Amino acid sequence: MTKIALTIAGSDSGGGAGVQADLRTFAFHKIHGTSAITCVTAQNTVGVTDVAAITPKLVQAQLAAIFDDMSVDAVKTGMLLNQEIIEAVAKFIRERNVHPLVVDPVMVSRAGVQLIDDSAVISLKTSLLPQATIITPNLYEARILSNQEINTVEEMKQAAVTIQKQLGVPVVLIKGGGLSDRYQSPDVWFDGHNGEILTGERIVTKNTHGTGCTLSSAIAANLALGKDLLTAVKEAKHYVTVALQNSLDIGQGNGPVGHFFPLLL
Ligand SMILES: Nc1ncnc2c1ncn2[C@@H]1O[C@H](COP(=O)(O)OP(=O)(O)OP(=O)(O)O)[C@@H](O)[C@H]1O
Ligand SMILES: Cc1ncc(COP(=O)(O)O)c(N)n1
Repeated sequence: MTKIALTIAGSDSGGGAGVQADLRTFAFHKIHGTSAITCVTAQNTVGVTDVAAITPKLVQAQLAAIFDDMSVDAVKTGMLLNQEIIEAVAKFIRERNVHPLVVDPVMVSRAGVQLIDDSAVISLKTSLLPQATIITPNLYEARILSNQEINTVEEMKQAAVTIQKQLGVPVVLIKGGGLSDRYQSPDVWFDGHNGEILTGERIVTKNTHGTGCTLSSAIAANLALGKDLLTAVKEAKHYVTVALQNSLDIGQGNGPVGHFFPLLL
């Protein structure tokens, strides 16, 4: 049976992150990808120059069109832009009991660019994150969610515990791509009982655009395939590492990771 995954996220005109990265990741995992687009960004490898929201009504209509017709095996959320869209998505997820749900709480890109409105952070915390199966903040987002400084793996561990307990999310995975470690890119897992450091070789490349989107959509893809959560995360991290090894030197800034390495036909 063909498995189906859904991304609820923004469009990246440059094709490196957002819905474009998510659909490629689903396809790599041999999963049919569906999408509910929340906003359109004018973006390239250098940055975001403009953004426009899709109306919450149209976001909900996309979700209804998908769920009224298909059986969705796993869902991820990415850039949700504003409070109204977050509330509309959270309401749909609550009413339809949507799961498993991977929430990438996209607020700030690794380059430090703010990707959602200030008022949206509160809605994200109170309406959406508590419904997630797992959340995957980067270092900036984990700082905002835990209200603490994070510069080391030890501080990542403390922040993961704080976020898990305060928000009541089953599992928190803090991504360490933004750490200043030359050899490793560790992510920290905390599930309320066990903490784990997921180690990974650091790939030296400037072409890291889309790593966060790719990780969360690969986790959703692995969940759709029926893998348990920790296995889904470990395999997704490995996928991102190999995609970074095969990243594309496109554009003048940070190019995208390579989602389709070696494509054997
Ligand atoms: N240079 C790297 N080498 C190896 N793994 C990396 C590297 N950079 C990021 N990662 C991994 O990529 C995943 C995404 O982490 P990252 O911290 O980059 O998220 P993000 O900030 O949301 O991503 P983005 O750069 O797309 O905004 C994590 O598993 C992280 O460990
Ligand atoms: C439309 C959109 N969604 C998400 C991100 C963050 O991307 P990432 O954290 O993977 O670089 C982005 N730059 N653009």
